[in-house]
Amino acid sequence: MDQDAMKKAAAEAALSYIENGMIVGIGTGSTANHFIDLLAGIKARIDGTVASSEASAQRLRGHGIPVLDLNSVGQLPLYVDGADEATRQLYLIKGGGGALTREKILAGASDRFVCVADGSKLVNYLGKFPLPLEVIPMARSFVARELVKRGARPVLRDGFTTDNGNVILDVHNLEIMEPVALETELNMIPGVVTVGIFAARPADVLILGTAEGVKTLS
Ligand SMILES: O=C[C@H](O)[C@H](O)[C@H](O)COP(=O)(O)O
Repeated sequence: MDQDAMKKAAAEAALSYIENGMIVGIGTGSTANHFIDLLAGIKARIDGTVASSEASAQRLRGHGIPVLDLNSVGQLPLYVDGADEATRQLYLIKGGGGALTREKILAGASDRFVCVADGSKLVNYLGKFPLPLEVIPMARSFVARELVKRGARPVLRDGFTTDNGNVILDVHNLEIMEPVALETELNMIPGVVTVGIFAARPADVLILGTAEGVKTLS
């Protein structure tokens, strides 16, 4: 089974968390895209979705699935999204696709966050994957200097602008031994909009597609 098939298997397993009449939060990326495509097959069962990116909104609408404004729907019962890294404690790194801010909003506004990924995303410690930070453009250099002071190596994601009009710094060489503490610390640097560590609000369920089948951690 190749990596894409493992992503699809994890996305398919997440369908079992859907209940009739739900409004479902939808993530961004290749695994979330599998989930969107599978959701199309049962779209009559749900009352709509809230999307974490323009790209996901477009894909959902392409399937004729309604996309609603978070402000008009309140708390979401379920949010399904991928991750770049995940630990057994269900701490995540997200933002490889640059959608981390809206993803963190939806995770925060959801009762249950189901993370779907292929097995290669499971790690003992976060941080091998460069940590994405969404940053206000005028603060780019300042935030980068603050990160260098902490021994990290920030790299501007060249030519990329987020759905919110900001830039992404991909931060290498960060030791993430205490994910909640580091998420909080980096969030406090002026100009940082969102840190790609999802630890203060981790996933509730992690579904991994592996060569031995689908594994669920919670
Ligand atoms: O900004 C993007 C998201 O955080 C994605 O969920 C993450 O990058 C994982 O993407 P993929 O499912 O394509 O591996």
